[in-house]
Parts: sequence; C-alpha cells; structure tokens
Amino acid sequence: SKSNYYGYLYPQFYDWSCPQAKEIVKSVVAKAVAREARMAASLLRLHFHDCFVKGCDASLLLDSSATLISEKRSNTNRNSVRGFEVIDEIKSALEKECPQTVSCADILALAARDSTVLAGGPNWEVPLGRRDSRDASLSGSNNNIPAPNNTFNTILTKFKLKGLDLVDLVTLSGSHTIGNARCTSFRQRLYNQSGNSLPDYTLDQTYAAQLRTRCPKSGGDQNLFVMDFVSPTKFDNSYFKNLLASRGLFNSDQVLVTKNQATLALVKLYAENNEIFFEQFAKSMVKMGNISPLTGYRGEIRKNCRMMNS
Ligand code: HEM
Ligand SMILES: [Ca+2]
Ligand SMILES: [Ca+2]
Repeated sequence: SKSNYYGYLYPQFYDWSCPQAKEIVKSVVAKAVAREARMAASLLRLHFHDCFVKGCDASLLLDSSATLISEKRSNTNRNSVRGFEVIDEIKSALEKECPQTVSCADILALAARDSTVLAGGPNWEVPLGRRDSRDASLSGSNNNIPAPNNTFNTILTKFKLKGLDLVDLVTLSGSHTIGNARCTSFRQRLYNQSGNSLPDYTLDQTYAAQLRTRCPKSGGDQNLFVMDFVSPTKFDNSYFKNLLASRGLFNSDQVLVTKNQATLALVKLYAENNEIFFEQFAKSMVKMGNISPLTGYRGEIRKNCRMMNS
C-alpha cells in the first residue's frame, strides 16, 4: 500500500501517508546544522554519493554485515563521508510518527535540499517515492564517484554515465562552495602534479603556499581545509569566482576553467550571476535525485537506515 505504484517520483508522495514527513526532516537537519555549520555540506554530499552508486536508493547508508560490504569502506568514502548519525536521528523521528513509511533514500534527498536552503542556497520541491535497496556496491562506489585528481574527461564521462551532462557537472560542482576537504584530497597539486615534482601551476601560487603550511609533503593527511576560503559555510557563487582566480581546491574544480570552453563560459556566467546559478542548481539536483530510483514494489522501506529489513 505504501509502494510507488506509478513508478515515478513526485513531491506529494507522502502527503497522505505521512504529511509531517518534510517538516520532521527539516527540523532535525536544522538542529544538526545549528550544532555544526559543516553538517549542511556533509548531508548534501551524502545524497550525491548515494545517487552515483546504483541510483538514489540509500545503498550508501548500509553498514557492513555478514552478507554485505558497506560502501562506507570505499576509497572515496572512507574517513570522509559523514552525517550518518543525523540520518539516524531523522529516521527514528519519522519511525515514531509514521512507521515504515518514509524511505531512507527520500530522507537523503530531503536532507540535501534542507541543508542547501539552511546554508543560504536555493530551495526546490523534492520529488519523492524512492525506496531503499537491499544491497550495496563497493566497486560502484570506488569507480563511479569522480575523484579529485581525475581528468576533466574522466569526470564528464562519470557524469554522463549517470545521465548528467556538462551543465550538471559545472552546476553541481558549485556544492564545493560549502564544506571541508582533507589534505590528502589535493596534496598532489601542491608538490607533484604530474610526476615531475612540480606543483600544479594552474593553482594560484600564493594560495598554494598557504595550503602547504598545513598540508605537508607527507603526514597531516586528515588535516581539514575549507573548500571556499571566502565564504566556507555560505552557499553562494563564490566557488565560481575562486575558480576564475585559480583558487579552486581540487584538480577536478580547476579543470572546469582550464580544459573546456563550454565549462569556462558557464563558470563565468555563474560567477557574475548568482540567480542563474541557483536556478540551475535546483534543476540539476532534481535531475541527480532521479538517478534510477527504486519504485513500485522494488526495494523496501527500511526500518533502520543502516541495515536492510530481515
Ligand atoms: C565533480 C566531481 C566531484 C569531485 C571530484 C568531488 C570531490 C570531493 C572531495 C575530494 C571532497 C573532500 C573529501 C575529503 O577530503 O574528505 C568533496 C567534498 C564535498 N563535496 Fe564533492 N566532488 C564532486 C562533486 C560533488 C557534487 C556533485 C556534490 C553535491 C551535489 C558535492 C558535494 C560536496 C560537499 C558538500 C563536500 C563537503 C563535505 C563535507 O564538508 O563534509 N561534490 N568533494
Ligand atoms: Ca545508491
Ligand atoms: Ca561559499
């Protein structure tokens, strides 16, 4: 009775079965972000890392068990993705009000939207009705999610494999306007960009020197850096302004202005016009949220986001 019979997502999915669902998610996310501003970024990223592996099906949330290896162990996720306790808190609040009704995959989609809004970004209606997977894919997590040192072509290919295009790539990369990154994610650019012991000269060298002080050649792997040094907790277009000043933190950020004329033009547009960035961000997030969801009688509504129902 609670399955998505029609096979597509729509914002009113819980209007009858759990009319309080959206409010419950929003209030727990708001509390968590008030405790720690970075949590908005962490929750936004969870939806991305879920959707790029087997679609938006909460596969990312499953812990390892006798029959399953968690995606949390992948190279991209290990010591990096966070926010699972907040998802648990949302889920238990929802289970009290509407038992086994709201999927963990939909919680991730709603929390990503609420986080964006709380950080000052755009709002959008979240299509709902995703169901939760009964498996996970460690290899998918290792292979499908772009890495910060991937080339432009590799990153674009990984987006296209998920039905996303060049506009989505540039726009969604704008998420790096909030949140933190570890030294290990960009060290290569500071010391040895192409195996010749030289830094990446497409990175502003004053900025590079600052980064080196807390990201040494060896050690300090987990040291944290803000990704947008201008407004690290505010969702705005300053990420794109940084790219034009050669101050993108990752190789994957900077290549948007150094490798392709079309992405460069978009970066310039967004740097000049926050409103256009916000409008497209909302559209691209809905598009990402539509990556092969489980609907109908496929999948299940988990009781606990960390494990499948027995
Ligand atoms: C285009 C390819 C992308 C690459 C290569 C990439 C890579 C990364 C890396 C390496 C980090 C830092 C991880 C760490 O050091 O622990 C990061 C953080 C982050 N990414 Fe991306 N990312 C990409 C796209 C996206 C997209 C599409 C979104 C959201 C829709 C996103 C949202 C975030 C956020 C919000 C953070 C900060 C998380 C936090 O502070 O907890 N990224 N990303
Ligand atoms: Ca998934
Ligand atoms: Ca910012």
